[in-house]
Amino acid sequence: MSPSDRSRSDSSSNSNASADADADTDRESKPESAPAPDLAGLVIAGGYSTRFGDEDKAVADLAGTPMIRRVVDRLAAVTDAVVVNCREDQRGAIAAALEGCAPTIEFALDPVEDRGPVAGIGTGLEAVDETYGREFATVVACDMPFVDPDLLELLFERARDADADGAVVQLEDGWYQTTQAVYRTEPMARACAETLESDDKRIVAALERVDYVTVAEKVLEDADVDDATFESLDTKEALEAAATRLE
Ligand SMILES: Nc1nc2c(ncn2[C@@H]2O[C@H](COP(=O)(O)OP(=O)(O)OP(=O)(O)O)[C@@H](O)[C@H]2O)c(=O)[nH]1
Ligand SMILES: [Mg+2]
Repeated sequence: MSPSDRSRSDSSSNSNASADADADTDRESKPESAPAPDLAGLVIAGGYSTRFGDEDKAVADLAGTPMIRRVVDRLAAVTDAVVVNCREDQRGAIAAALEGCAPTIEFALDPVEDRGPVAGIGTGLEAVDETYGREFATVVACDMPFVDPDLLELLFERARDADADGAVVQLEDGWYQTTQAVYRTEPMARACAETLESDDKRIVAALERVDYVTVAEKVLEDADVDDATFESLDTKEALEAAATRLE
């Protein structure tokens, strides 16, 4: 599947929540560089990398560093608590790829494999809740090694300031970037479980079950977010092109 999901709604937001003054005060009292205490990271990696070929892209080497390690290293700028969602058979290789990473890492294995990214997000968010008890989680796909932590911070602030259950970027073409987003842990975990029981199993169907805010793609330019943040390396060709850039 594509990392983006087509929006079913043309509204820019379904949030009717107002800004949370207490959350603002709380944020201002903390040093800017400290990881957000209410934010965990969730890396989803349970897909089969079919476009990538015979290798698991999560642990594929990108200029000397496994792709998933690059993601976790970037998450370390915004959180000290990460959950990695994958299948049982991936766990050993991923754990090896992440050895010595700064955040605490917990694995959340798919109880049933191949149920799509909504299952991965749901399983991962349940683990975020149980293990870390954090109110929000930023979800990032394992094949997005250029994820910009500043964007994750911005999405977290937007969700929290609006007292919303999530914040996602709406791309210029209308698609929502659901695999590099921030969700409130409990309601989104519930939404994923409900979505899995319904006919429409896209991530955006889970999103529509919660009270989210959108951030327009053009805002990212003003906020100086890295252009490559949403780049998803789904093929060997894409990986090689990215590696050439990094040389
Ligand atoms: N847990 C879980 N995660 C999934 C599943 N399918 C996709 N994902 C994850 O969702 C993210 C976006 O999916 P894709 O980029 O399409 O990855 P993929 O499905 O492994 O790749 P393709 O087979 O080439 O489509 C990736 O981080 C995947 O690991 C799944 O069935 N279960
Ligand atoms: Mg992808």
